[in-house]
Amino acid sequence: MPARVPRRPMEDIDPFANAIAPPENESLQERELRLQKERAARQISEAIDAELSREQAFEKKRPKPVKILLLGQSESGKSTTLKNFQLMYEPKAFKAERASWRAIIQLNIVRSVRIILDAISRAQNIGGRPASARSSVSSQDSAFPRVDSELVALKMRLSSLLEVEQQLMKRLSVPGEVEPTERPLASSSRRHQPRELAVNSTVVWQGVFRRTGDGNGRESLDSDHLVDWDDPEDPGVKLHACRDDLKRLWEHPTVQAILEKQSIRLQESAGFFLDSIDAVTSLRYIPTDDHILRARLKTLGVSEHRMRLSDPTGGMSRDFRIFDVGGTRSLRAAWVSYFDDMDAIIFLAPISAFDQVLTEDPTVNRLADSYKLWTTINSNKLLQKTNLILFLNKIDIMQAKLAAGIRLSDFVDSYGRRPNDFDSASKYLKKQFQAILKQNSPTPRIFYCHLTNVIDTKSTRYVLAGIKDMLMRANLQESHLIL
Ligand SMILES: Nc1nc2c(ncn2[C@@H]2O[C@H](COP(=O)(O)OP(=O)(O)OP(=O)(O)O)[C@@H](O)[C@H]2O)c(=O)[nH]1
Ligand SMILES: [Mg+2]
Repeated sequence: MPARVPRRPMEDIDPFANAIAPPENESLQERELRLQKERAARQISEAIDAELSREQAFEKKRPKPVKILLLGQSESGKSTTLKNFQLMYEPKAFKAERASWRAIIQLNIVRSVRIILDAISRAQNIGGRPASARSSVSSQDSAFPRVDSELVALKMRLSSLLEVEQQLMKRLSVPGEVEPTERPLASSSRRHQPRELAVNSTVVWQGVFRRTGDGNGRESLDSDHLVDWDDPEDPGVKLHACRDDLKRLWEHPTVQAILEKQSIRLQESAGFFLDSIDAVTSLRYIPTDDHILRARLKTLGVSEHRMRLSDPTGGMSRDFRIFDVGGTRSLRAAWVSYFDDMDAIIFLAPISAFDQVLTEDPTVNRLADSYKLWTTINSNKLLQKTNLILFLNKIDIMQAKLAAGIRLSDFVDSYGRRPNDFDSASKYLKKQFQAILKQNSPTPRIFYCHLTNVIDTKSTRYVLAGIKDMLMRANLQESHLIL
């Protein structure tokens, strides 16, 4: 009869010891077998531990990823700059997102239509009042453009497009991902701004329109296969049916007069596609790179994008992490938690906004807000060693505004009697931002500044490649890989 191994008394009181204790009445032979198995398991576990320590040591030796944070007020062009990075360094992923951007562009177009229809309604209200009542509202109302029956009929027909807006908003607004509350449109500047779609993370909303797989277990990258053309809820069909009315509305002289009278400059606003109605409303429309860069989708949270970029000689490559944040005032508190570990901040100041106010606070001029934000970033101690790169952005709109006679000195007193041309204005603004850096930086630092139009891929490509090379070189030096 095989000998029995006695149990230790601890096992009766400690549940864990109990669970791993040898079976009761274990024979010597069974015991030997169990110990052999335990030795083998221990060897495997030790091998795993050794592999983990080797990997950790390797990770420590590897250069740290290069981290870039995009900052600036809402609509300054942060997400558009990120799109340029993606277009340059992750073209395949960028292409795969076309179906999702198609829906955003459709939404952008319908939003512009809504702004026009609202403006016509206001014109109708004023026009419908007796002359005496009108003069009490504004002395200029007598010259208010008259809305004729053709325009009324056009407005009626296009009102049906607002359903498309609802439908798209509902579909793209993933629960928990959208702005929680819609504030009342109290101020005059918000009066012309219907609710904007905003998202927290790019991953979720893009999934809504992505058509996955081609039956072979991989995603097709052929643009035409990215969209589900048989989707009964696809707004493309309705937009296509309305294309002539859309064109008539946008080209209508009375509409142009109404917009001018109400100081609504749609061409300069985010997500403007009314000059591309034929393309956007065509059946089987797939957005071009240019359209994707012009599409407007407000960012709510912070999103991190990883990409691997190679150095100019093609030899080395580095991991890059780019962080895109929401720029609306209420979202800025979240920025600071990303400050301690950044290699560079690209700060975007949309200089064309010198005659505009913040959507979230119409008492604040947008240029003044950019100055203030830039001052805060410059003086922050956590960012002492971070490269600060300034983009004086939206120069295309700035050029158009100055050429149209909008005077910088009417909004920036200190500009005085300087010429109202782009060259003088941009040089002046650049100096202002440089002076802020000099006055507020805790330690002297280089002033990196670019005049940008980030919806122009060609010029932006050049600027971003320069930034990438500079940061990569700094990263290599820090890692002692070059001297
Ligand atoms: N014309 C012109 N449009 C631009 C430029 N840069 C950005 N835009 C447009 O301006 C709009 C706003 O840009 P976004 O990149 O979404 O702005 P953002 O800074 O990410 O804004 P938030 O997410 O609200 O913080 C988009 O429709 C862009 O296409 C530019 O240089 N010129
Ligand atoms: Mg954004």
